[in-house]
Amino acid sequence: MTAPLDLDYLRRAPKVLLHDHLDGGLRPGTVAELAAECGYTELPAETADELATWFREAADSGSLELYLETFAHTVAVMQTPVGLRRVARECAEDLAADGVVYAEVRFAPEQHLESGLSLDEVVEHVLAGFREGEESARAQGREIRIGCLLTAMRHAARSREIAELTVRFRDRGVVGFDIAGAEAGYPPSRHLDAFEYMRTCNAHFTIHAGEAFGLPSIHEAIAFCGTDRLGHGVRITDDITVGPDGEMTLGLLANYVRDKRIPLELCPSSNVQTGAVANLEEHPFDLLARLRFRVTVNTDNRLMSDTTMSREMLALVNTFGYGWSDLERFTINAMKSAFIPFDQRLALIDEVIKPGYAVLIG
Ligand SMILES: O=c1[nH]cnc2c1ncn2[C@@H]1O[C@H](CO)[C@@H](O)[C@H]1O
Ligand SMILES: [Zn+2]
Repeated sequence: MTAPLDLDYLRRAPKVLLHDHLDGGLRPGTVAELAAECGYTELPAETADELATWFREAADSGSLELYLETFAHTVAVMQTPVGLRRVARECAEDLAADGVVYAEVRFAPEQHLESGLSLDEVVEHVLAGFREGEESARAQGREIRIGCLLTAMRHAARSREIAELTVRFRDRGVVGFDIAGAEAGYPPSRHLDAFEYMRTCNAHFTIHAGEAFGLPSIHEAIAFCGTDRLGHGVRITDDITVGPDGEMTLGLLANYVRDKRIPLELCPSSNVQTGAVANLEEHPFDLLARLRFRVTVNTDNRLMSDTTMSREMLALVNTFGYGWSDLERFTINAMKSAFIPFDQRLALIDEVIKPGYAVLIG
């Protein structure tokens, strides 16, 4: 018998998450406790409940720039070994409790140097936290693997250094590189040397592109920088025309993205909050899925969007009428697109994802 498609069963489904920010996924209570511990007095609210509401409402700004301002408060409480480790441990525990079996979680080490830690130390503490979280999840009967992505901020000038940091930690749990931050005015080609370095080292990277800004950003990320995946990439729809009879025509760039199976890390709730799309009904997720782009479902920032992987999937089910087989396809898309070695991706698909959905499909 097919399992009902509700939140309870969605939590049991094996899920894969490729786009999740460590500093966008803190528990509200942890923000409050760490602020008290480290003497940060600028929090906009006091209790966990008030903070949860504040983050969600402040992030609901309709502008990527205003949305990003909320990160000042989470980054502020992630400056110490204790803070970094705790946030990473809880991230792994929360994702595992939600049924995520593989996740790539990203953060920008350069934003965590305020109390004198080095870039290497910051990464070491976060990786130690992930390992602790994986172990405590295992003790609860939940198996999760977390790969870490290191992000460089696109308005800053440390991308080459962060790319080198990524490669230095490639055998210790860091699986890739990314650039994030405000998109307009900071094209990916500003960081070309970082991407060239990554390619020289046979190392993987993704680029936030086509979220707040349109096709030129996606084109640069692919044609100049050689990105493996697109962070968001929703604006690829600017290169797709839908005729009056529903007939769809893809432009050169949209065709290239689809032909090359370039994964789209789509983040439905986040896209509505930043104004990249007006509402979920108008989100191009379904259009792209029907056109057989390699679409994946992601959370982006669980705190700011008050969401989880299961809830993002439920929102898509409710909006577009997806069934378990669709969700399995999106999950396999994500697993195929992960930055860990091919044999390990395949093992997770064959041994965890397919058997997990087989039970739900019935
Ligand atoms: O959706 C997004 N678009 C662009 N940048 C983002 C998004 N979400 C978070 N960050 C930025 O990435 C940094 C490292 O994790 C965060 O501090 C935030 O500034
Ligand atoms: Zn993001």
